[in-house]
Amino acid sequence: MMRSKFLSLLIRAPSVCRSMSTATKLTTIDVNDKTGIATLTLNRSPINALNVELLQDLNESIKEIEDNKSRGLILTSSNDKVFSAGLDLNEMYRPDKDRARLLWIKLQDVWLALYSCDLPTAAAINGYAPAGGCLLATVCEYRVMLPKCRIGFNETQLGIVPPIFCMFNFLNVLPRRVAERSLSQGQMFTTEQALQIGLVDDVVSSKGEALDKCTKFIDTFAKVNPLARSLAKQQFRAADLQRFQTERAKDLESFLAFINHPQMQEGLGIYLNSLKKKQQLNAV
Ligand SMILES: CCCC/C=C/CC(=O)SCCNC(=O)CCNC(=O)[C@H](O)C(C)(C)COP(=O)(O)OP(=O)(O)OC[C@H]1O[C@@H](n2cnc3c(N)ncnc32)[C@H](O)[C@@H]1OP(=O)(O)O
Repeated sequence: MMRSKFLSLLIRAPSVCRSMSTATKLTTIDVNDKTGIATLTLNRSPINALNVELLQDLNESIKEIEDNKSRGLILTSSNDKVFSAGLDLNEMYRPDKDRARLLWIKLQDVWLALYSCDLPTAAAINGYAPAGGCLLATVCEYRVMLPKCRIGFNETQLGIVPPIFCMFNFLNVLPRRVAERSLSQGQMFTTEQALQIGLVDDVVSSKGEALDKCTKFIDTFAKVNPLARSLAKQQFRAADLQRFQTERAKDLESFLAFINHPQMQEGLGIYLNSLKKKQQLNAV
C-alpha cells in the first residue's frame, strides 16, 4: 500500500528542471528531470549575435548535454523576438585576424556538433532567425516557429556566399529546387511561408507551446533503440560530414579571404550602419 502510494506520488510529481550551466555563460541548460530532455537557451543580449564567446559556450553546452546522456536537445532563445541574428557582424567588420579565424572555426564546430549530434535535436524558434540563426534552426531535426517572424539565409543579399553547410541543412529540409533558389536569392521567409514550404514543421502561438511541440517530437523516439536511431541519423548525414571534413580548411580560408576583401568590408560597414540607423529612425 505504502509502496503504491509512493509510486503514484512519483508518477504525479511535477516535472523539475535542473540547470546545468554556470550563470556566467552565454547559454543556459535546463534538464527536465521527468522527460530527461535538455533545453539549451541562447542568452546573449540583445539579439544573440554569434560571437566567439557565444559559439564557444554553445559548443561546450552541446558537449555537456551529450555527456550527461540527455534524451534530446531543444535549442531556443531567451529573447522573445529574436532566436539569433546570425553571426556578430562586429566580428567581421574591421576584424581582428585571430578572432575572425576563431569565429569561423567555432561556427564550424557548432554546426558539426549539432549535425552529428547523437541525440534527437529540435529548435523552438521563438523569434527572427536570419543567416547563422537559420543555420542553428535548420541543423536540428525538427522546427517549430512563432508567428510574425522571419527565417532564411540572407547571405547573398549581403554579398556573402553561403558556406556549404548552409546548403547541407537546406537540402535536408527543402526540395532541391527550392533550396537552391532560396539560398541563391538570399530569401527570408515569413513564418507562414516557412510552414508552407516545409522549412518549419509547425507554427504555435507561444514559446511554451513551441517547447511542448519539441518535447513531443523527441518523444516520438521514446520506443526506438537509441543506438539504432543515432546510427541511422549518422548514415543519412555521413556523406555531408565527409565532404565537410574534406573542405573544412578551404572553407575557413575562403571566409578569411572574403571578409578581408576591401569591397566586402565596405559593404559590411554600410549594412551595419543601416541596422543602427533603423534604431535611430525608430526612436524619432
Ligand atoms: C563566406 C562568408 C560567410 C559569412 C556568413 C555569415 C552569416 C551571418 O550570419 S551574417 C549576419 C546576418 N544577419 C543579419 O543580417 C541580421 C541583421 N539584423 C536584423 O535583421 C535585426 O537586427 C533583427 C531582425 C535580428 C532584430 O531586430 P530588432 O529590431 O529586434 O533589433 P535591432 O534594433 O535591429 O538590433 C539591435 C542591435 O543589434 C545590432 N545588430 C543586429 N544584427 C546584428 C548582427 N548580426 N551583428 C551585430 N550586430 C547586430 C543592431 O545594429 C542594433 O545595434 P545598436 O543597438 O548598436 O543600434
